[in-house]
Amino acid sequence: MATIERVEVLVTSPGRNFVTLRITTSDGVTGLGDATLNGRELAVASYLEDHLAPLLIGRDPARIEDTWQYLYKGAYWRRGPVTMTAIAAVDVALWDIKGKVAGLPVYQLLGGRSRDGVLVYCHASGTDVEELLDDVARYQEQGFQAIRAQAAVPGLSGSYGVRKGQLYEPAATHLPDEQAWSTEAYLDFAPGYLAKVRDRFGFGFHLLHDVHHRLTPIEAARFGRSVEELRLFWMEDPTPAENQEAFRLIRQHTTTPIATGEVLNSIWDVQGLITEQLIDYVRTTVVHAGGITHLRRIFDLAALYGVRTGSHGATDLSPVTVAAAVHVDVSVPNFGIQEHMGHTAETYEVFRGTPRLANGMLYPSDEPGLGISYDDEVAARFPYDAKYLPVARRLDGSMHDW
Ligand SMILES: O=C(O)C(=O)C[C@H](O)[C@H](O)CO
Repeated sequence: MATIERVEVLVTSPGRNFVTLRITTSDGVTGLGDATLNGRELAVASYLEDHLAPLLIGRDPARIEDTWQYLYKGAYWRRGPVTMTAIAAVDVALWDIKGKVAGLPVYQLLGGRSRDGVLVYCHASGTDVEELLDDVARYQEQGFQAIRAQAAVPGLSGSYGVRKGQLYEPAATHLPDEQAWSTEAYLDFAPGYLAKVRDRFGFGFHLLHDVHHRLTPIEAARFGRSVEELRLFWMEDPTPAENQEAFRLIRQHTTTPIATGEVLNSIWDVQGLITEQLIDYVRTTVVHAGGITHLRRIFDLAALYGVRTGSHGATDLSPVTVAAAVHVDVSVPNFGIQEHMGHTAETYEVFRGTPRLANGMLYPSDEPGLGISYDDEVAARFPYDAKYLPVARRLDGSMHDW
């Protein structure tokens, strides 16, 4: 029997920080897992290096489920982003190894394809409405069938979701950037620019919008109702998701579909949202929700209640997660959509073999395992560079949800 012989935590910053776990077996097979937790990267690196690596050496790499239970139940301290990201990295690396040993892509181990490719949505944004409309046109020309639209709210510094360079990258400063927020200004502005997107481009594509946890339940209900005739694919994170009950109130007032879950980490965090049918799309991801093993459990629960998948896929999710996500997405019966932002050229030099993108769809690799390799030499050129996500303050100076 092969055993786990080496466990390495690799930290690199090719345009942004990524933490990657590499497990090597006594047969020389390697597996990769993403362990990136934006703005708190080194906490997960330490969890892996100091607390999980010693437990993994000598274990059977084929026992994925048992290893998951061993790390989750064995910790005693349950759930939470650091724990669940660390367990996810181990889990995904073991799926990668299993695929390589079997000579099969991971999606074949998950039951094979349920669809040919995976519908993705991209991010259009603008510092004003004209720039946003130009961006939507640009993405349509590239073949995207689903587009998220965000414009900077006039008078507020640094609206979330608005790109500055080529890619949207919110973790851009060495200390958290202080941004301003006014719910009144947002609610007066956002429905109007979303209407302009529909006026200009019609209804022949999916339009999405992210509220980024900014509203109270009743404000979110008002927003959802005000955009009903625009037929959004979803309004994302209308309100902070820790309070699952809040979504009941939103639901009672609007038919605009609701997506949430990118900051949630376990099946327990989304249980009520799913079983009470308070959301339409669950946005938990491979990397932050315990890996392929646990995410499939969440998605299976969601399938029972007519909730579809819509996993997070921003730039802080490494190409290892993108690959793993596409293997899951292509196989589960209740797939909805996958977020896709892409990465910098430097990132793709470190992580090679990203899934193929064509006509707004991602296609998994047919290489054994995940189909991603890690170039140590290139990675060494990009040392860790501490960066934080911004914070939001209301106009009176008090903290708001970012
Ligand atoms: O992609 C999204 O929907 C986001 O909200 C992006 C997040 O702000 C980002 O991933 C935080 O790390």
